[in-house]
Amino acid sequence: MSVPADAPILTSSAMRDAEAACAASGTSLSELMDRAGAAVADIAWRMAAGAPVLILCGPGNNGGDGYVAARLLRERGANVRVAALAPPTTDLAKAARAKWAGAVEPIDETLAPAPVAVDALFGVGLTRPLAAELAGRLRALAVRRVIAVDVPSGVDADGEHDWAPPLPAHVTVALGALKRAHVLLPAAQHCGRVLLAGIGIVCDATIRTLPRPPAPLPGVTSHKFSRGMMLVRAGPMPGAAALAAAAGLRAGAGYAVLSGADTAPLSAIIAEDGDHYPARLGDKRVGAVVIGPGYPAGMALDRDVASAIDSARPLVLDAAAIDAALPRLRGGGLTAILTPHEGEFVRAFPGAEGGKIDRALAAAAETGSVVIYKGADTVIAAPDGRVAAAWPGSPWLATAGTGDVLAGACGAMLSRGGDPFDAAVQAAAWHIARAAHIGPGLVADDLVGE
Ligand SMILES: NC(=O)C1=CN([C@@H]2O[C@H](COP(=O)(O)OP(=O)(O)OC[C@H]3O[C@@H](n4cnc5c(N)ncnc54)[C@H](O)[C@@H]3O)[C@@H](O)[C@H]2O)[C@@H](O)CC1
Ligand SMILES: Nc1ncnc2c1ncn2[C@@H]1O[C@H](COP(=O)(O)OP(=O)(O)O)[C@@H](O)[C@H]1O
Ligand SMILES: [K+]
Repeated sequence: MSVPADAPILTSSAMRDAEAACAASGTSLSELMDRAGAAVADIAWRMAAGAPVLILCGPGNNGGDGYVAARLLRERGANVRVAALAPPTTDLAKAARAKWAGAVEPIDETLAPAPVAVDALFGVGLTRPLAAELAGRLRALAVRRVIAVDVPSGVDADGEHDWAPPLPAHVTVALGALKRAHVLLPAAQHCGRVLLAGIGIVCDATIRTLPRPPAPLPGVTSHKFSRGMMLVRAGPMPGAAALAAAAGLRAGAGYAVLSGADTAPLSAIIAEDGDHYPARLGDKRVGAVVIGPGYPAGMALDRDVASAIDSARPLVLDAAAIDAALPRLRGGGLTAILTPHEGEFVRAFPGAEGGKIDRALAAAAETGSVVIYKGADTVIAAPDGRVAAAWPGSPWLATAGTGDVLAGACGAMLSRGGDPFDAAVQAAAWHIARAAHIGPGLVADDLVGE
């Protein structure tokens, strides 16, 4: 599973607006359909490598893309068949159907499979789940490889409904822009490898897939404090804070202080008595304070979070520290990255509604903070509306302590100064890249190893 980096993600309605704008500026919708069909034909040609291809067409423009692809594949000499659910209903799809000179088979129990199927049944126009009978018939079709046009048919492109597609795709050709279904669970796991076909639609989307920013390199004139000094406040479980501090150094901070812990996993970390915490917060060189890892809710946490807020340092707030800071965050004026997992998010933002992107945006707006809403389909949202969707991440991260490592990496990126959204994106990209590099057997400590 993969998605292109830094790619735009649009809702169905934004996609239609972009399509209309494209048409208004001189590129006809039929030209867009031709480009979409050509992109699909190209991928099907390469994936089939001479094997027969079955194209399944729906009644709308998604089906229209399928008819175009069928014609182009046949022109190239491919062994291609078309089966349709119903006759085309849109003008564009009717025109595309008319140019397909071959037979159109019905999608019924007699339909013979093919090694490669192109799923052009429904795209962004799906308004309800597929009928159970159709879904059953598609599931029974023995195809080895499925190429989905725009989205696997049956999923809600906007990711608001959990409708399952009967034909999970090996490759999905996203048209013009990615849709939310490509990056949010449960739909994303049915999209396989997502390829973006740039069909000429111009969109300057603020919601995008995770970019792959290079790890920040030290400049020739850098010194340990200019690279970022971070302060990690340990609670009753100092191991988690120690992981965060070590992650901070590995992610590029020049200096890491671990407050309230006797020992640290790296000798380079300054582990010191918790009594120095107020004085450390007064050190102007501290570029970020990380608090929350291994620190359960209670008066001590409330006090330490309040001091960190009073210090006006940029903050990374994890776990119970998010709840402790919420009233002050809502007041505005703070620079913070919040790193809730699902349970912490629901507890802190019970009123957030919609899909995961909408909920993350609501939390960011409510707190004026950057929110990294963690999980297999991590979403990073800024109060100004920017979003980076980090699907598919690395499933090797599904192990204890990796969230502490992410908090530490955020501290490192934030401590250098600059935009907290960029810092959060860099930290998430670093976290995923490191996990993917280590792979099988990963434990959180490995992320902060050599
Ligand atoms: N966005 C773009 O710029 C472009 C979009 N194109 C294609 O157009 C697609 C969207 O086309 P449409 O808006 O025509 O929509 P679709 O082709 O996705 O489906 C709409 C049709 O399906 C029917 N329908 C909806 N839910 C159903 C259900 N559960 N069971 C049975 N029938 C159902 C509707 O009544 C309608 O006839 C995109 O996904 C893409 O593939 C391309 O042609 C090229 C350009
Ligand atoms: N299946 C998965 N695929 C990708 N990333 C995952 C998966 N499961 C967890 N993660 C990531 O691992 C980290 C776990 O953080 P968290 O739940 O806070 O764990 P902990 O509290 O043990 O440190 C998060 O960054 C999350 O996005
Ligand atoms: K489709």
